[in-house]
Amino acid sequence: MKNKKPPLKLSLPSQVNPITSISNVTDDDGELLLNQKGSSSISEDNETPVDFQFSLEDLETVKVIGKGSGGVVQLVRHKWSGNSFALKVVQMNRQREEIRKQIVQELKIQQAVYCSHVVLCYHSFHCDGNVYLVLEYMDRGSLADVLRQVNTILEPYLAVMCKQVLQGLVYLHNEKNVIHRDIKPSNLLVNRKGEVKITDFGVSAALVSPMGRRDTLVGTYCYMSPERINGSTYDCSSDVWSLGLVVLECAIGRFPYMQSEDRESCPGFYELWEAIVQQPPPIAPPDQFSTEFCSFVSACLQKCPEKRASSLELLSHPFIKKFEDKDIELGILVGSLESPMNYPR
Ligand SMILES: Nc1ncnc2c1ncn2[C@@H]1O[C@H](COP(=O)(O)OP(=O)(O)OP(=O)(O)O)[C@@H](O)[C@H]1O
Repeated sequence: MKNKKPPLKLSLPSQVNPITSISNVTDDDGELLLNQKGSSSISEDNETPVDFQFSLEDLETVKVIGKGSGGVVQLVRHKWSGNSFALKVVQMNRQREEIRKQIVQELKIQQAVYCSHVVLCYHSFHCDGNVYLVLEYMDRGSLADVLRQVNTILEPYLAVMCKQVLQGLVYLHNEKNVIHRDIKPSNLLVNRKGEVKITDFGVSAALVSPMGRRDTLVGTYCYMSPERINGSTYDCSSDVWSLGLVVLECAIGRFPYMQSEDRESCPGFYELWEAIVQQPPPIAPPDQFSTEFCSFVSACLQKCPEKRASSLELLSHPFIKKFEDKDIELGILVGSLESPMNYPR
């Protein structure tokens, strides 16, 4: 796994309408993260900060491709190179302090990350009260978009998909000491090459030590582990629980804690809390799925975090190994689907 972020190779003309006034955003430690001219990417190995020097004027909007709780995501084209990017726009001036902190956290983590299974953040800047993130464009949207079209995903494809997500998680957990905290279908992006990448570090947290634990309740509660939804301390194994729920959802065609196949309606908080904390964890029905798959799901969906397998252990789980030399082309499945831009959400 590579761990150096490649420079964005763009041949740029001199800046059009350069932005001159600086408006800094700092995190809790007072560290400068970005300004209106562009951000400085400060890598952990103290490489020279890279200032890409391109601004909003260099990008033209092609289409809005998604909306999240924090803002809008657009497909944009870089005017001078023709490269496509996903531009995530977050309105800062309307945000509460707590959201602003999340955004700053997202920027800080994304720019220190380079892994082929994590969506690359090339650049970020602050302009007219908005924060802009220039992200690697994933042309088949999210796993949530895929599920809207196929409803269920067969085991061989799931194994290939899971392996890539686990590689991203191993990188975040073991190399970056980061808990993602919001693993869910809409945060796993896919492209036509069949690559799957983790995105959206809006609620991620950099841990102080590899054994560090968090005790805040943030993130989408549907995929939260029992210890998180209970407000207890949690660690990287909490992402493994979320992955287990996502994988099971892909296999059975519905969110595991709901009987209905309507993915748009999330159960209420207390109903879900009761199910996650008080009930036994969901399992893959053994009469419908392989022993390896059922075992993989159970290794993730252990209510006791200590009993859950780690992302690294899961990479060599028999379910992942079973399809490794079978040449399963996720790109064929994903490439056969409608582009999410043509498919109603
Ligand atoms: N880099 C990207 N490439 C292609 N599509 C993207 C990219 N980033 C986001 N999207 C699309 O935009 C949608 C919205 O993304 P965003 O991260 O803003 O919110 P979300 O994760 O769906 O929801 P929430 O913000 O509530 O957690 C995604 O579901 C995905 O379909």
